[in-house]
Amino acid sequence: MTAASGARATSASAAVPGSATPALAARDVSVVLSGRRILSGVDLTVGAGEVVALLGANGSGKSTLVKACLGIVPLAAGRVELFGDRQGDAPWPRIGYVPQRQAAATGVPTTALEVVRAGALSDGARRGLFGGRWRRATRDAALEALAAMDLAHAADRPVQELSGGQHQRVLIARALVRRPDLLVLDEPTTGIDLATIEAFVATIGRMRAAGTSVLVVLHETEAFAPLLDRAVVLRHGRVVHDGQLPPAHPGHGGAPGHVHEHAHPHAEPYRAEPVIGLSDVAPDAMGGEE
Ligand SMILES: Nc1ncnc2c1ncn2[C@@H]1O[C@H](COP(=O)(O)OP(=O)(O)OP(=O)(O)O)[C@@H](O)[C@H]1O
Repeated sequence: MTAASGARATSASAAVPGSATPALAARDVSVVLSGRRILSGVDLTVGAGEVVALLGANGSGKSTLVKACLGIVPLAAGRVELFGDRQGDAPWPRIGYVPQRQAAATGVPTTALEVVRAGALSDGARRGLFGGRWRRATRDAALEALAAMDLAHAADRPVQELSGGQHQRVLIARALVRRPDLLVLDEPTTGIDLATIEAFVATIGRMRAAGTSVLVVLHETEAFAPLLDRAVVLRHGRVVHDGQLPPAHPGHGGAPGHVHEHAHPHAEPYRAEPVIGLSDVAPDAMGGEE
């Protein structure tokens, strides 16, 4: 495989667009953290080969929903299936996850290549590679994934020395190198320069063409818009829209695809009809990185 082209296009287990089993199906999910209800009765589906954006104001519950889907935070109610399996039995090697803005450094001296390579270990084993072949394959795949994120030059640099945006790119590369069937990205482009975002979006496009399903949390949708099959909008922990990418609210000066929600102090009751109030300017997600 090439990390840039991603995805195990030839794998029998790859998601098949239009196949009946969604990559991710969350039903009636509620989450309570520290005694606070964060999510209420949320349904979320990512069909095989679909690219779905998860949108909403700061604090609307996007990251919590992603973590609930992946089993990182517990469900108070509801059910999540990944590739048709209950969450606890999910085939984790088929899933790549880029958490929201986390440092790639662990405190242990580690190079960028080592961090990315860690993401490839299970894939190498799954492909039946051992010994020298396994070491070469994981190293080559990790180098390709770093190159896809324009970081080949930093492969042997300690991650502690990298900038925040470079950390983010290392973590994206770590997710890509797994050749995931489901890629879950939580605001992946925050702090990354535009050229790298464009290369990243092109990579995601190739992965989708090869059958990868994608759930991506976004504040700024413009770069991803051509790839998006659907957008799901959260407000106060509930789904208020599930369908086509909503247009930017006119009159607020946002660029097309610049979607952001007001965090209203008083939650409106849930309605099945889209009740999105798209407005205002998202936090600057495009800040320079280095
Ligand atoms: N561990 C926790 N304990 C208590 N409350 C939490 C916890 N984690 C998140 N929250 C709260 O849950 C709400 C939703 O947070 P979440 O991070 O999911 O929102 P978000 O939509 O991803 O926001 P952002 O766009 O700012 O990342 C927030 O009010 C947050 O303070």
